[in-house]
Amino acid sequence: MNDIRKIAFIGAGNMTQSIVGGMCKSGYPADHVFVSNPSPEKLEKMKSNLGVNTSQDNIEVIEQADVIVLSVKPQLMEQVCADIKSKVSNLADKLIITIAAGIRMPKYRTYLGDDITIIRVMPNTPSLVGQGMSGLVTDSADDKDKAYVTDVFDGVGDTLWVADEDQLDILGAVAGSGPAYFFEFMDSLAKGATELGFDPEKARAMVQQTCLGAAQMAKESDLTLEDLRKQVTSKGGSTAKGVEVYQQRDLHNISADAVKAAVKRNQEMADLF
Ligand SMILES: NC(=O)C1=CN([C@@H]2O[C@H](COP(=O)(O)OP(=O)(O)OC[C@H]3O[C@@H](n4cnc5c(N)ncnc54)[C@H](O)[C@@H]3O)[C@@H](O)[C@H]2O)C=CC1
Ligand SMILES: O=C(O)[C@@H]1CCC=N1
Repeated sequence: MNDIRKIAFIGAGNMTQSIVGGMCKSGYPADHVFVSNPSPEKLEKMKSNLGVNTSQDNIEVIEQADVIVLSVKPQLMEQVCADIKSKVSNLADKLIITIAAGIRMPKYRTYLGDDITIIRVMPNTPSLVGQGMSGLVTDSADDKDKAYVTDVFDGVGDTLWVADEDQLDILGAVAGSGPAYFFEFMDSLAKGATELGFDPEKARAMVQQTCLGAAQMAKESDLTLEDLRKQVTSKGGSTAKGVEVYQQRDLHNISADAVKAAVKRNQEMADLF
């Protein structure tokens, strides 16, 4: 990547740690990364592990950066933006990225000014290991800003530009929340094995490699997911019996309902915050 800008993350929580950890691993210069958080513990960890610049003062990091990444909980966004707006005069000169779920771009204009350039990104925590999936949408960024943000998030995984914020809500409900669904599923598979007497550590090792292998295979294959499943499911064999249980309990509907519930919450958060 040749467009390296000074980038300030507001909030040093789980998602910032994943993105910044992944960025530094992928070669983004740590001296161009700034992170702020009210409490010092997470900052100290990031400073000593990654060498990034840190401060307990949001305004101090914003003043040093060309790009601001808003990475606080949606509930705190209005308050955090109000403070920034009252203290930073040249916000229109900086590129604003927000990773918060739900809150829509017009709302940020009421918080930060009509003239801001903003890109919404919906990342996920596997960004930490370079395997993130980030959705992006903008109503105001030019091609140069879009290319910069695409490069940053391509550095920590895959990126997907979507047409509008409704699409981003769906992407967030699948890719943003998805790691949680998979950890839940992996945990349940491992517990299925340990309940039958399998060693818990070995169960985890077997589950994680199976999921990784299946995902890698899906990624590299031209076959449909249904055909990949059929390849494993020998007629009259053991897999057929296992798959039958998922189908009887209607895994498809369970997952569809989970996605709908998460989308609904994204829409609620758009109204609330
Ligand atoms: N965790 C995830 O998997 C994903 C999270 N997101 C979004 O990322 C955002 C952050 O989420 P997490 O990192 O999970 O939350 P988190 O709670 O782990 O981190 C938020 C951080 O903001 C800090 N903070 C609180 N008040 C602040 C203030 N006034 N100024 C600066 N920092 C302040 C907190 O101390 C905390 O460290 C949320 O808006 C969420 O919707 C988006 C995609 C995935
Ligand atoms: O749970 C949340 O609201 C955020 C958005 C996607 C993942 N975590």
